[in-house]
Amino acid sequence: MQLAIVGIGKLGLSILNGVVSRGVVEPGNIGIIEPDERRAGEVAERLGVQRLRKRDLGDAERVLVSVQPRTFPEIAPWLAQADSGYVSTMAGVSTETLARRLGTRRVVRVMPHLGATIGRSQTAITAPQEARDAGDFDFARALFGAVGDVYELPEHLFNAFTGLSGSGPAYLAIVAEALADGGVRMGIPRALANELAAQLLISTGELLKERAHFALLKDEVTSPGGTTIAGIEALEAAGVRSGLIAAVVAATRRGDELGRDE
Ligand SMILES: NC(=O)C1=CN([C@@H]2O[C@H](COP(=O)(O)OP(=O)(O)OC[C@H]3O[C@@H](n4cnc5c(N)ncnc54)[C@H](O)[C@@H]3O)[C@@H](O)[C@H]2O)C=CC1
Ligand SMILES: O=C(O)[C@@H]1CCC=N1
Repeated sequence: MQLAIVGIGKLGLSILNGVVSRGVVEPGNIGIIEPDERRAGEVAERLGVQRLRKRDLGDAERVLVSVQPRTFPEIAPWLAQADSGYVSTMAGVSTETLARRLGTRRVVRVMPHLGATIGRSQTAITAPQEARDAGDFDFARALFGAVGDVYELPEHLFNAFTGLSGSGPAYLAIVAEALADGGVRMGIPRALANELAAQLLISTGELLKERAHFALLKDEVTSPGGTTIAGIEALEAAGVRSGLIAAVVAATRRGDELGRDE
């Protein structure tokens, strides 16, 4: 078996869906370990992947670990029996901690986001030399390359990447929800307001990629004495800009905390 995925939660399923739908690894070559019986059964049946028992993990060439960081110390002893390469999505958990708890330096640390479901994640990746020599790094790069863009990143920036990008869909969901609420507040029906807010994020993202600086787009939209500058004034008064900066800082620091491994 080419790949075992341990933890088919929100992210594990997102990656699995992306990998299977893009044909990166054949479903018959993928095994899953997930204690939620109903979820595991439904996923295995729908995608044609195998359900594994812990003792089957040794058959896997590579293991993707996508459990919560707090679960890792408890399951590391049986994960370590696999004698394979490991790829971890766990926020805050360093390659040093992975290597120590798994008893091998064949470890790759990645940080994707839920865009993996639709092949549009941005994923950070790093690994020690041993994982590169064993082909684990290239395997992980191909895996996440199939579900979006991959950025090789020095490990000291991983928690910042997590704070901006890994957590980012949640911030933008709040922005979209709040914009839609504003539309509803001013009389637009909910369904239309939601659709407008979601489409706005997509269109704006595409436009931003074409601008040398984000402020250029803001200036293009903002007419002298017009509507947009009135909206921007209200945004600045509410501290939205510093609020978003503070969100990335707080999430980065939380990543540092999650990574403290006694
Ligand atoms: N949700 C997200 O957008 C992102 C999450 N991450 C990271 O990915 C990891 C997973 O996150 P989520 O999928 O959101 O969490 P989740 O809580 O949805 O999924 C964790 C899964 O692990 C399973 N699990 C618990 N104990 C287990 C065990 N002993 N053996 C096997 N599976 C076990 C749970 O039943 C659950 O399905 C976390 O470490 C998180 O930091 C990273 C980037 C984005
Ligand atoms: O909230 C979390 O801790 C995880 C890591 C990035 C996104 N979700």
